[in-house]
Amino acid sequence: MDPAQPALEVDDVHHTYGRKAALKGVSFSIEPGRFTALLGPNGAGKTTLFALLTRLLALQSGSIRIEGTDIRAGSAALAPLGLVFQQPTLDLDLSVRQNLTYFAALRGIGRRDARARIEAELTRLEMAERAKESVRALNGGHRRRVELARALLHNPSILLLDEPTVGLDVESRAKICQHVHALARERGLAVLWSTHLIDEVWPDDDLIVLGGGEILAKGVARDIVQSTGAADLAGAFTRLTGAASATAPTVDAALERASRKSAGGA
Ligand SMILES: Nc1ncnc2c1ncn2[C@@H]1O[C@H](COP(=O)(O)OP(=O)(O)OP(=O)(O)O)[C@@H](O)[C@H]1O
Repeated sequence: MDPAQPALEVDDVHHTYGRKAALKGVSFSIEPGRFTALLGPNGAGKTTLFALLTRLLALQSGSIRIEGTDIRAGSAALAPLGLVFQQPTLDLDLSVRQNLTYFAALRGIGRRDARARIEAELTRLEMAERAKESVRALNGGHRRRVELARALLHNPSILLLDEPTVGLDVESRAKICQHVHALARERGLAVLWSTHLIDEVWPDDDLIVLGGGEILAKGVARDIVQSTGAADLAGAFTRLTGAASATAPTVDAALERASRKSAGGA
């Protein structure tokens, strides 16, 4: 990969569900070695964006390039991605190691190689001693760690996580968040972490603030706070998303109500 090339480039992406505009011309890029937080309130368009990045949804307009390759070129373009979705997808009746071994086989990783990588990732996540336990016996935070280990098995260069801390307690959230920050820093991964929780964003992170399907700010988190004149990120977030929620979502909600009424004949 060309070192000057962004890991992921999103250019003028729009997406609509019927008459509902979920993304309205979104453009940004993320870089190797950087933790990029995609911060937005519920309904901002984060999950829609992730579904487009992973080709779960077809791109309607604009372009997405992964290490320079347009994702419309085919599923091979997604090879550099490691993914953690919002909803857990582990098999509860299999052990931690079985879950990971199964995934490694799907990815075409040989048995011996898989065993070594599984041990390495579980050790890093302080989960090696739980390898034989069934996933059902783990708490939410530990299940998330297993999902993170799984996302890293094929050695991706880009890690996408859609609200990975939903439903976790404060301590588990902090642990996963710290671990992923370290992955960006120490392994040079390009990370895109979506969240609606400001305490998951660190001052040196790259930050994209999304609201009402539009990018309201992007840059280093500390600089965004400064440019809004707020005292901290919480203040900056309120100023930025407060402005958006007073306009676009209100119009969208009215359109949604109108289309529901006409569909129901009311
Ligand atoms: N399948 C769908 N049909 C119609 N509207 C949808 C659909 N999926 C999402 N939306 C709408 O598109 C907008 C963006 O939703 P999206 O789920 O991408 O936001 P989000 O930032 O991920 O929010 P959340 O954190 O609640 O998941 C919202 O207004 C939502 O109601």
